[in-house]
Amino acid sequence: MTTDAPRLEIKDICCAFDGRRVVDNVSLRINRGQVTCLLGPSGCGKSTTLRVIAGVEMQDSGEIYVDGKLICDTAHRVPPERREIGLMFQDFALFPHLSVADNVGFGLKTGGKAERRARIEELLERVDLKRFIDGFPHQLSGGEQQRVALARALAPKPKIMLMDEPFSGLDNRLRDGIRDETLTILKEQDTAVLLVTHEPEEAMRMADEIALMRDGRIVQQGAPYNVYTRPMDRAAVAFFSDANVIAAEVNGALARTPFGSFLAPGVPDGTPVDIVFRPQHLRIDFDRAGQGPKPTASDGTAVRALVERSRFMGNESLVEFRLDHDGSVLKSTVPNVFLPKPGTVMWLTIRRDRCFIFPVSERTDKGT
Ligand SMILES: Nc1ncnc2c1ncn2[C@@H]1O[C@H](COP(=O)(O)OP(=O)(O)OP(=O)(O)O)[C@@H](O)[C@H]1O
Repeated sequence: MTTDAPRLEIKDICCAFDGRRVVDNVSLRINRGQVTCLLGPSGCGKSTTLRVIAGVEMQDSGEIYVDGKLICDTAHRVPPERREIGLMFQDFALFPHLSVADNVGFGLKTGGKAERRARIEELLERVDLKRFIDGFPHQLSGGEQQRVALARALAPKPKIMLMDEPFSGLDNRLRDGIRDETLTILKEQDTAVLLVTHEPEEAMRMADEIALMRDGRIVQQGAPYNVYTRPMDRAAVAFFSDANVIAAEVNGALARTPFGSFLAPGVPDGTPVDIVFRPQHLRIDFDRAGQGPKPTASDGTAVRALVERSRFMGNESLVEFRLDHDGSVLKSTVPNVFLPKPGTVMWLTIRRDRCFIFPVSERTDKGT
């Protein structure tokens, strides 16, 4: 055992059901006080990874370490209740017949009665629910029940907290507050957290590190800013937001399009590429007597398009354009209210520094 070992480390975990591998060589390291989000579409193997770490599912191969100590491989297995791991799932189900105090104290196996009561009071105080200590779950709102569930999970002072979509049952207005509060408490306790979600906003809000999972594998990992701004492929862009895509082919390290040329250093001639960018990076200009803005190095050449439709989304507007030259549709988001009428002529440019260029192995590959 080493002192600088990560709090939780999993190495090359594989897990298959009926011969189908749903977790495929997954490795992760999470330090104390760090929150890692396992982010990916439904069915990609996130929950199974969590269940393996919790010990309720057995991996086919791979190892799990806590503080550098092996707790599970295929030969040796510490049972779930001795792993010092707390669990919080979407259906956090408090025991309806137990009081709030007894729910929180449920996992406290050590210490005398007074000591346990003190820990329960301390935790309920921390989640601001001490007044409900002798109440029952049905007397609490969904958000309050969730906070009791957090107190219950924290009661035995777990080294690691595994959370599977824990906030998805909550109403939108409650969710942000509870997420932030939960995060503060977990950080205070120095717990290593692995949070599973399929919502990019939740991962961006909570995570120190995001591990993007697809088809059982972690395909990209890093700080939220890095994963968002340096996505590894088109699907990774599309996972976080709408994505516009322009198809092109590379010639002389340039991908030529009606929007001008895009640098494609190191990409061989003849390679088909997708130029991918987010709607907020499509620039809109008004028509000036049949002309658009002049070409620039940073924004390329303007392309004529007609407004297809526009919608107000709350703090921004989404405008869809149909391009004159090929009839394809591009989306733009604009802050505040901007609702041009369908059929309005406008000119579009693309911010070069916000584009991603991905070689495409087959043009039929939609990538999302
Ligand atoms: N016990 C099991 N037996 C057979 N197949 C299973 C079992 N558990 C999970 N699977 C399958 O493994 C795949 C991955 O499931 P998992 O629940 O890990 O995905 P997920 O990414 O958490 O999805 P979601 O976000 O929808 O919960 C799915 O296709 C699922 O049907």
